[in-house]
Amino acid sequence: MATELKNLSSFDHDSIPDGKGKKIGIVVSDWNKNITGSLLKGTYDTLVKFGVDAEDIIIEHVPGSFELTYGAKVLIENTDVDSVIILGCVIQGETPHFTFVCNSVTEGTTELNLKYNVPVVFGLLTTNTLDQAIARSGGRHGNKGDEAAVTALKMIELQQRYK
Ligand SMILES: Nc1c(NC[C@H](O)[C@H](O)[C@H](O)CO)[nH]c(=O)[nH]c1=O
Ligand SMILES: CC(=O)[C@@H](O)COP(=O)(O)O
Repeated sequence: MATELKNLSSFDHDSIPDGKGKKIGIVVSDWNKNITGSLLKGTYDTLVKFGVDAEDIIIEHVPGSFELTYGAKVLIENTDVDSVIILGCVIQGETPHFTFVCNSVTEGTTELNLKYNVPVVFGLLTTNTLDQAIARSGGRHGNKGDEAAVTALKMIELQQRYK
């Protein structure tokens, strides 16, 4: 796998735009809370590390990953966030439910990005095992939450360059 060859949290720090004055929404799923809590910490800490003020970060929890896109829509339509980051962890079970949840969040995130002029960042882990999720939420492959935070700052910079 591509991720096997890299750490999700290794960045060229000089290439990360300044987060000062940027307003970020984070919608996080409570399913697999031990994993999503680590994703949230990685996202929050990375945003603050690159200059986002704590008071400019809105955090909302939803029951499961299926609800992430609705949560993002609520923040986009009711706040002045510059970007929304969705965080969740979907782990394959015995049935095809995994596929339906993952596809819904993927397609819903794309739909939000195309409908609104607010970058929505896809911070969803879709793993076969708990171990793979642990490895990507602060483990041996870094933290997808860190990656999502950096992505949000880069997409805001792109969006604002063309305003
Ligand atoms: N199995 C996982 C779920 N399932 C719950 C759905 O996301 C949703 O909340 C439910 O179908 C009600 O609408 N959610 C995850 O985030 N991760 C899973 O592994
Ligand atoms: C992704 C899911 O919804 C999954 O964890 C549920 O497990 P199962 O497919 O065994 O019902």
